[in-house]
Amino acid sequence: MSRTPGSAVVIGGGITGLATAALLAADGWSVDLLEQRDEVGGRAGSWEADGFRFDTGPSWYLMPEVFDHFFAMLGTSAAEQLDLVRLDPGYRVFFEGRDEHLDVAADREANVALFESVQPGAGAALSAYLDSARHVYDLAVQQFLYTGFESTASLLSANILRNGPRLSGLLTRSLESHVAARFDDPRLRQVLGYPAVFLGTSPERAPSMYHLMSWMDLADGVLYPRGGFTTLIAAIARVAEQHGVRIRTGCTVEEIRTRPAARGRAVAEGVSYVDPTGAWERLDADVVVGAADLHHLETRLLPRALQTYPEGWWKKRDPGPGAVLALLGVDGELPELAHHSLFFTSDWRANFDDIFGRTRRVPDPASIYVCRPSATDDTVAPPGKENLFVLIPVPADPEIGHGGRDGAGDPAVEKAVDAAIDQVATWAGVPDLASRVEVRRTIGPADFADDLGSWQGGALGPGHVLKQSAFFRAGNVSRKVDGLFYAGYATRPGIGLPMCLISAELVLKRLREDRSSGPSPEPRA
Ligand SMILES: Cc1cc2nc3c(=O)[nH]c(=O)nc-3n(C[C@H](O)[C@H](O)[C@H](O)COP(=O)(O)OP(=O)(O)OC[C@H]3O[C@@H](n4cnc5c(N)ncnc54)[C@H](O)[C@@H]3O)c2cc1C
Repeated sequence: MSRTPGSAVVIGGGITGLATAALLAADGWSVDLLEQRDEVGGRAGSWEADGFRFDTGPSWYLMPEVFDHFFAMLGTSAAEQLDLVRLDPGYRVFFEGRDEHLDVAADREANVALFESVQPGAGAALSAYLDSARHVYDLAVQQFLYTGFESTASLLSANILRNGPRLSGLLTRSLESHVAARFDDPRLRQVLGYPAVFLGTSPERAPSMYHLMSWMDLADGVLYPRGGFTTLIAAIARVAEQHGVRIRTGCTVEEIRTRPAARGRAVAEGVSYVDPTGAWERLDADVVVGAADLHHLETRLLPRALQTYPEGWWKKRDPGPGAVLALLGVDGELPELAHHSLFFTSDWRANFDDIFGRTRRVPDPASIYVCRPSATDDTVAPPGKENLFVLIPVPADPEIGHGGRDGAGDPAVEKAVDAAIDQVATWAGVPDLASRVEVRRTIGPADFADDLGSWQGGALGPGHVLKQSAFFRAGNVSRKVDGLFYAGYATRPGIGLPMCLISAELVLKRLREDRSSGPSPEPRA
């Protein structure tokens, strides 16, 4: 029987908190959302300076059907809320020591031809690879992503049993060896291994199940919401408010309030928070949804006896990667770069070991990512100038430091950014790039820790190695406090905007006592 809608308070106004608040409100709940910062968006933030407007986090709009489904659940559509553009090329890849780059196209057939042109026979191999990716992707959507694994039935469905032997092979083999068994050319191997980074890990550490990711970038195509990812956040906030959500920014939750229940358990009663004037306030609610960093929620806002995931649990977890980011306003145009450009070092195993291995340090040279949204969108930079977002994956370690304006960040952060600018200048053939930078802001792992409460300053959250995936990942419900739910990147199903939208729906399904394994039925338009 589903729970009768009452009052709910959501902690955190990133995409997850906004999405959960919207879904609950549309289902009849009276919802307050508390966000500690002055604006919503969290990691999907926005920053403006001197006529440039930067997205500070996500830049790849993948799995469009997840967004479509989410908006349909709220009686609207992605098409109605966003101006989505298909990117072609989807992205450009530069390889260390090679003059020519690869442009990955917007459609499958062009990419099959591209692979064939790099390595004879690789076109057919890619076709088979993508068929398999599509099959596993569909299986994941129907059986694994939209379930909190409350019932064993979801794991014992005819569909899963039929695919059992194949799935167990895909779980025990690494993505790296899965790719290496099918493709020889190191560049193609890198293109197929890179999606592991979206999952917060490396091809060597990700199970080959995640080859499904290649369906997204090589066949389904890469979209971009014109106006930037801030328009996605604004759309979800708008729809949430239309459904009655009260969004309060500048409100930091300090405690999840509970009352005792039988057998050492407790029942959620609401939260205590500090409002923008610095005053302590209480908000009562039947249900509390934690949509902030899970480590923060569990270890800071609850007493030890009520923690499902205490410090000891986190000690055995991998925090995923950290990131050094640079937001650069550049004078003149940069046709050398596509909307998305990737720069892969030859020895990227060494890169991944620097980030995830035993002796962690900032990789040098690093494999980096550069987004140039001004290639597609004239609202993000003044005429004749370019907007660059540079992402350098580093270990999740706040000791690497904070960023700052105009080179004023901590030395390790600024050094990594200087090296990345030099790398883009050399590899892409823009020798005067550094001298053309007129706006520069950097962000380091310590900023993720301080501004977002991120565990170990991680950028993405616990990576999708096998023991942090599916039912091994933190669940969406407290095992100690009735009425306390969790959503977001550290919980099921995982990292990335589409996964965060699904985690919001998992909370809704829990409240509805819906144990089905697939997406919820969409209300009729
Ligand atoms: C650099 C970068 C690039 C990325 N690129 C992509 C991409 O291209 N595509 C993609 O799909 N995904 C991408 N991701 C991942 C994606 O951005 C995240 O998975 C997603 O935005 C996480 O959303 P969230 O709401 O769960 O968490 P957050 O965005 O971190 O939101 C949590 C919110 O909780 C608030 N909060 C914390 N503590 C409290 C408290 N005590 N009281 C009140 N509020 C609190 C925080 O201020 C924050 O606003 C990227 C992430 C990063 C960092």
